[in-house]
Formats: sequence, structure tokens, C-alpha cells
Amino acid sequence: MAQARRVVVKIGSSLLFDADQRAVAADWLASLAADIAELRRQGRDVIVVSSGAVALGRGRLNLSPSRLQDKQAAAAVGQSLLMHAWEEALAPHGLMAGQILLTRDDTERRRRWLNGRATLEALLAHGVVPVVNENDTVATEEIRYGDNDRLAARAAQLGRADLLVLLSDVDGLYTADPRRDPDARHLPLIERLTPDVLAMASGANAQAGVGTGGMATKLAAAQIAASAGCATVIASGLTDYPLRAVLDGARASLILAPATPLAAWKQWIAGSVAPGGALTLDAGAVAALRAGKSLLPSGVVAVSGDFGKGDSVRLTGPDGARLGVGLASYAADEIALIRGRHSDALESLLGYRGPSVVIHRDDLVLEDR
Ligand SMILES: Nc1ncnc2c1ncn2[C@@H]1O[C@H](COP(=O)(O)OP(=O)(O)O)[C@@H](O)[C@H]1O
Ligand SMILES: N[C@@H](CCC(=O)OP(=O)(O)O)C(=O)O
Repeated sequence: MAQARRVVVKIGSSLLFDADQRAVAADWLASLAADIAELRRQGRDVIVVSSGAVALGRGRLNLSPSRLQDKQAAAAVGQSLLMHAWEEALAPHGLMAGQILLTRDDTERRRRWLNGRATLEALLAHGVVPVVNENDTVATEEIRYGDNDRLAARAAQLGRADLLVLLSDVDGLYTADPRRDPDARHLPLIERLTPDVLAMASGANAQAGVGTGGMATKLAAAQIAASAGCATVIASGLTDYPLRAVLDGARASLILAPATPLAAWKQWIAGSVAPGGALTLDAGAVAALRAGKSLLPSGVVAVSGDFGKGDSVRLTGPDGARLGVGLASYAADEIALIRGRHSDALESLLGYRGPSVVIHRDDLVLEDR
């Protein structure tokens, strides 16, 4: 955590909701908010993934829903209570909360993904703490995450975080469920999530009552995060100032990621996307890209194919030589309009203010010469 540039912190319902008081665990949340403020003072971006809407809504409505639509109704009531709690906790530190509600669909469709990513970046640029939860009111079984551990991993991927912190009621991964097996050993460092490691975790803890995850979903989340170049820490949220405790050396489990977020993102672009079109560039643009710059509209000579914003496109030089592949910030018909033009002219040509580049350098993978 002391090295991370961008941290996603996930808080489960059982930590945020005080079941005895049937209300937000306000003092604990205030201590977590102080930790978040401290991380931000250190120059780190923080994204929160917070459960608790269903639990809070149940309390307010005084019902124990079992049908999906009743849980969704509880979430609708509880989500505003949840955001209010975050606003109140962050305000003493001069911080604002910004609500982001996602379904699995939003993180699987590329255009929505890019929009979500842009919003997240804009919130962080404005100094806001994004507070992410599942969009429970519209999520049906097919498009639900169901637990916020995996949602948190997707948020980490969306935000290109380098650390995901899953705060739980247990201080990390053990060789077996420590509630059931007194001989279970704590594992401080997991270099790779092998099948043996994955088999150590069991599913949801029926006793806990609120929350849906269990250790198995935490490891599933850590796997998603690792593939996006993000390490995961599983730590106890049962103490006040839980992030400070981890920084001070409290027992926790660290699951490493094999690459950096940017390298993982570029591998994904290079490997898993079939290009939907092509751009021919002039010699100046080729030289600029080789020097590590983004692609400006002025360097695009020709567009082919019918691709949308966020789709991958092949890039070729003026002589037809293959240059690489990248994700387009604009659709093919828009690039046809703005190609060869200066970035200043884009707004009047397109009728809205979009990105100043056709392909951002982070979204670009060049072939070796
Ligand atoms: N191998 C394991 N190591 C640690 N905890 C485990 C393991 N297998 C199962 N568990 C259980 O997972 C629980 C954590 O999951 P859960 O209660 O869903 O957390 P949260 O509500 O914080 O998401 C622990 O309290 C523990 O009983
Ligand atoms: N979106 C739901 C949370 C789902 C859930 O319980 O997740 P978790 O606490 O990770 O087991 C809510 O806000 O109540």
C-alpha cells in the first residue's frame, strides 16, 4: 500500500452495517474515511467499493426480503442511505463522494466500459472519492455480480488500480477456513493463485447473515485483479483505522500480480481483440508513435472499416507497413471527418468536445520493427 499509485478498497456489508444497532457503523466508517484521506494526502488515488445498500434498506423498510425484487427494493432505499453515510464520513476531511453504480454488463461491453473509465478518471481528477456499488435495482440474475468482491476487482481493472484491498472479517487467507479448522495456517504472501491455493477457500459464511462472498469469491476477485496487473490484499476490517493497521504491519495476505496494470492492459489489446478497421498514418505520425506519443487526428491519412468508439483498429504507415494496433477514441465515421485536421477543430467538426487524440498512447501497442 505504501507503493501503490491507485488503491481500490472494498468494504463488505458486515463491516459497514452494524447488525445490533441496525444502522451504519458510523464510528468505524469515520476511521476508515480518515485512512482514505491519509492515503490521498500521500498522493494515492482511492476508489471505494461499498456494499450495504440491501442491509440498510432492509432496516429502513423493516423487512427481511428473500425475493430478488424485494432485495432490489431494499437496495433502492438503502443506496441513498449508504451514500449519505459516505458523504458524512468523508466531509470532515474535505472530501466528496461520487456514486458509481455498475452491473456486470457495464464492465463487459466495451463502449460502456470506456465511458465508465472516463467518468472514473474525471471524478479522480476532480479530487472526488468514487464510491462504487452494484446497480442492484436493474441487475437481474444474468447480469448480476451478486457479490462485491468481483465487482471490486472489475472496478480495479476499470480504474487501472495497482492494489485492491478487500477488507473482511478475517485477516487474510488461511490453509483452510479458520472458523472450522483450528489448525489452519495463515498465508501472508501468495505469489500465484494455483489450483491448490484456490481449493483452500470455501464459499459464503452462513453464520454471518449479511454479505454474500466468502473466501472463494475473494480469491476469484484476486484472480481477476491479477490478470489486470493489480495485486490484492485481504485484511481485517474488524479494527478501527483498518488501512493504517495494514500499513503498520497488521497480519494480512498479499496476492501478487504478474505484471503492471498498463502492461496487462496492453497485452489484452494485443491479444484478445480482433481489429474492426484500419487507419493509414502519415510519416510524421509514425515517427510520433514510435517516440511514445498518442495519435492525433492530423496524422491520419485514411480510414477503412466500420468500427465504433473503443474498437480496436490496425495501424499502417504511408507505405502500407504494419505498425501495430490500438483502441480508437472515435468511431470510423467521426475519424473520417476529423482526419488530417488540427485537434482545435474537432469540437466544431463533431459538434461535441471529445478526446483530443484519435488513439491514446496507453491504448496503443506497436509491433517491433
Ligand atoms: N481458507 C480460508 N481462509 C480464510 N477464511 C476463510 C477460508 N475459507 C473460508 N473462509 C471464510 O470466509 C469468511 C470471509 O468471507 P465473508 O464473511 O463473506 O467476508 P465479507 O463479508 O467480508 O465479504 C471468513 O470469515 C472465513 O470464515
Ligand atoms: N450490492 C449489495 C452488496 C452485495 C454484497 O452483499 O456483497 P458482499 O458484502 O461483498 O458480500 C448491497 O449494497 O447491499
